[in-house]
Amino acid sequence: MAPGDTGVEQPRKAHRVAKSGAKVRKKKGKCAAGDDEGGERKNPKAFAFRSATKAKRLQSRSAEIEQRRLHVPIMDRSIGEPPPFVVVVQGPPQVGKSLLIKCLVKHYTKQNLSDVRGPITVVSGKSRRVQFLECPSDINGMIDAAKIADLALLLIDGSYGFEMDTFEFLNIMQVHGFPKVMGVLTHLDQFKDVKKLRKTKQRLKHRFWAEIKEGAKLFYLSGLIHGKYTKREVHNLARFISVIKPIPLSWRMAHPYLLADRFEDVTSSESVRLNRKCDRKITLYGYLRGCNMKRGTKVHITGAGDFSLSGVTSLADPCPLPSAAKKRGLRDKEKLFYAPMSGLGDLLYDKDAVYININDHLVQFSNTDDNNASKKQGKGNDVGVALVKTLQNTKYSLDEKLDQSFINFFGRRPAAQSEDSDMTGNAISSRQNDQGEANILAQVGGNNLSSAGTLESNGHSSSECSSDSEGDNDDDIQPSDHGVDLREEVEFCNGRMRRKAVSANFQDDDDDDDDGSDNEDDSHNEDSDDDHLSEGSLSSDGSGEALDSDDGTENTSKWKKSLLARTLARRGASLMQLVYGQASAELDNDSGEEGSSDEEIFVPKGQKKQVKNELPSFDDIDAEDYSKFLKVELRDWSNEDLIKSIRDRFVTGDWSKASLRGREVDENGEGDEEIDGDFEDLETGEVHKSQAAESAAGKPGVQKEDELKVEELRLKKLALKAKFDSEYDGSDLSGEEVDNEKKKSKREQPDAGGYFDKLKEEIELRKQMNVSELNDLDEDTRVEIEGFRTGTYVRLEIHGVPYELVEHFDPCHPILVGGIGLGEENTGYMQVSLKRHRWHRKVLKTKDPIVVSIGWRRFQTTPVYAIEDRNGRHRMLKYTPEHMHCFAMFWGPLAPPKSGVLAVQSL
Ligand SMILES: Nc1nc2c(ncn2[C@@H]2O[C@H](COP(=O)(O)OP(=O)(O)OP(=O)(O)O)[C@@H](O)[C@H]2O)c(=O)[nH]1
Repeated sequence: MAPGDTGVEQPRKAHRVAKSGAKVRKKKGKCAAGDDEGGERKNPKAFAFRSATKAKRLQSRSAEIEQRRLHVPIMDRSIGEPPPFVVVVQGPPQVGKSLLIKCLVKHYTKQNLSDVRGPITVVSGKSRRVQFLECPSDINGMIDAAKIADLALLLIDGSYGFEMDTFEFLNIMQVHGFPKVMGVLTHLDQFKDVKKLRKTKQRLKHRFWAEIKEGAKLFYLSGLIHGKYTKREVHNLARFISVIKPIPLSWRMAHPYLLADRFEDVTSSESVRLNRKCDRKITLYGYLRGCNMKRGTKVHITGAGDFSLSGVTSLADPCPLPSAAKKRGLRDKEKLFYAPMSGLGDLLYDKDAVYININDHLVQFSNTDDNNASKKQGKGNDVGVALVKTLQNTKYSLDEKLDQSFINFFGRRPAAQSEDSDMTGNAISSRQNDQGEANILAQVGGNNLSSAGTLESNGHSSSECSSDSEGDNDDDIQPSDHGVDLREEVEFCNGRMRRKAVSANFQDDDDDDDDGSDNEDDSHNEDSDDDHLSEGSLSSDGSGEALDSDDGTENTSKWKKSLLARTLARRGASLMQLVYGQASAELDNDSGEEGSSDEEIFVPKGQKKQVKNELPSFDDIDAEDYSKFLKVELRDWSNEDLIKSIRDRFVTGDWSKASLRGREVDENGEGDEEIDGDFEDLETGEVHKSQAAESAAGKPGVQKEDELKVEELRLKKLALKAKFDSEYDGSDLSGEEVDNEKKKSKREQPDAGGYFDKLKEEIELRKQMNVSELNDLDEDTRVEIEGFRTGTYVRLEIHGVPYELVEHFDPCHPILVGGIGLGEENTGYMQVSLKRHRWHRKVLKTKDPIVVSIGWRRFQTTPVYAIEDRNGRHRMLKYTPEHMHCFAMFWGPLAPPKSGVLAVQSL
């Protein structure tokens, strides 16, 4: 019987909506397109909230999500070049840490590293340096390394699997601020079965993700080729390293710290000899990180204790970033690296010296076979080699030489004479140049001399060694002409160091006479000799006789004439003369001299005036006519006021006035109108009056106001620029418009973005203002106020360090120097919240010593465990609870609240 026959309606099978297939896909596509086109418009009700409560809840939820995403903007206080990015390579023993560092260094620098000891700095890009550090396998080393790592490369032996070292390190990092982490699997070539390899990779990856986070980067180094990891894999790893940005960690941002890449014990050897265990003086070098370090800061050296800094000096960057020239790639020459502990880097910078490492086998420095060596080498003497060899012959230190030298303003005497004149080749030629330059300078010298310390200046082999500057004693000594050695006699006379050049085997009669007169009466000589000096400079214009007559004394001897003639002959090509002509140069000399001769030391006043009144005679008919220029240049130097006005421009004057000079106006009204004339700042439309005009109008205050205005304007411009930089998104909208645009684009939370951006902008503004203010200061004041900036390569000098630090110094163990903040140098009781780690088998017992690591410090202490009861009282516990937090109270150096704490029972 057919079912229909009964007359009873059978329930129909419900329509099954197709969930897959072409139709569904088509339909879905349509829907999606409709949505895109504006599904809301077509059927607005379908997308509207049905319930106000639900709407509110959804809104608040999205707001919450957005708020959680936002962080309080932190001011990035670093100015200038950032310090190198610290990459800590960690892993169990024999996993391939050293090999990986070597391969990476090779990749970046094309240099083979024989030994990995201490931090290795390499330039990895145009604006980036990387510092590799191999993490030691002991707990102390791991703790220290975790505190400075910007990126941790966790090496895992793939053929073996994870080892505890990796997890311990991960846990340490979690406590002390988690930096970026990447895993690297090595020893994968030991898998013979590809399938097994694939499975192991998967397993290890997921384990790694579980420990860090889903998607954490894990690299595979598939094996070795010629004992090195394959280039391709190293290249990929290097690429990843170079794009990672460090995470700003609050502890590190608030404390200055450095990873010492060089360590020197500078204790005097005598005190070490007397007592081997005496406290030592050490110097530590490294890039400053975290925040600026001020001079008085106390520091903690991990493993050694707290010390106050005896000295902080900023040094030249040993591994500078390549210049920001417009180049695309990084040239090979600029691929620098620096690793003094590994014996790399040929230059070592110290406070007052630079050390150059040259392999002994490359160059022979011994003095004996000097000539033979150069012959053997075949090529001519290298400049560097010659320099080093000349250094061997140096008998006097630079300080001594400086003491014995003097500045020669008005003559042809070598600028800084000293002993090491047996320099050869380039050294000498450079010296000659110096002397040539000295000629341009005007002559001031004095009637020096006498002699106490003897200084041989035997090697003035060239014509420069003529010492014609001082009138009386050294005038006729010309060892170059006669092949005679010069001896220099130094004495302290009339309040300054003076030198006398005495030839050992050559005596000049004139010289003798002169010396005799010198010795007779020093005070008399002062005047007369100064006259000679002025003669020296004036005589060049050919008016020697007039000068002689000026003297009016018996000084009109013949030798003087010959001296003048010689001086003239030797005068040679003066740059001044070549450019401006003889007359002009002389006039300049004159004026310069008179400017300086207003110092009573050199010329008696009466005589000076006499000289001044006699203008040089330009009787040389062959000379070109410079009169036109002269007219422009001439000033009335008989005017006392005019002379006074330039008095402070000389060594003996008041230099502090120099800064104010620009603001002062010549009393004569002469002057700088052309230079400091009115002008209009086209950008601002502001008209700047000349200073002279302003002060003439009797408005000294106006100028100050103007300066303030200019400064304000500059700051405003800077702030605007900063704002633009921070907001730049390619559009040329104004600040508010940009804000609006951003608000529109952030549908989820329209207000927070605006506020957030404003906050950021404010911070950037403040930073720019600070920077501009600080940059206006001179270096010392800036350092005093701001401290040494991060990224600076600094040298820290620390006294009273226990000898064990020096004795047991191990370059493979990082030396971390951390600045101690206010209140952190005190000791006291601390209360921390503690939980037994799941790997620690036993519970901890009260008063059992543990090693605690907080902040920069590691120290041993005996904690008392406690738990908070319901009534709020702390009840002491004999043992820590199994799986719960409890309190631990212990004595130790204090750390600020919220610092991460880590405790280990044994090292
Ligand atoms: N077959 C194979 N050998 C490797 C691999 N990685 C490293 N090695 C070898 O493992 C040995 C140890 O390498 P190192 O770089 O000294 O390891 P390390 O971690 O620095 O060792 P420690 O400093 O003693 O902790 C070397 O002989 C390497 O050649 C790898 O992926 N495959």
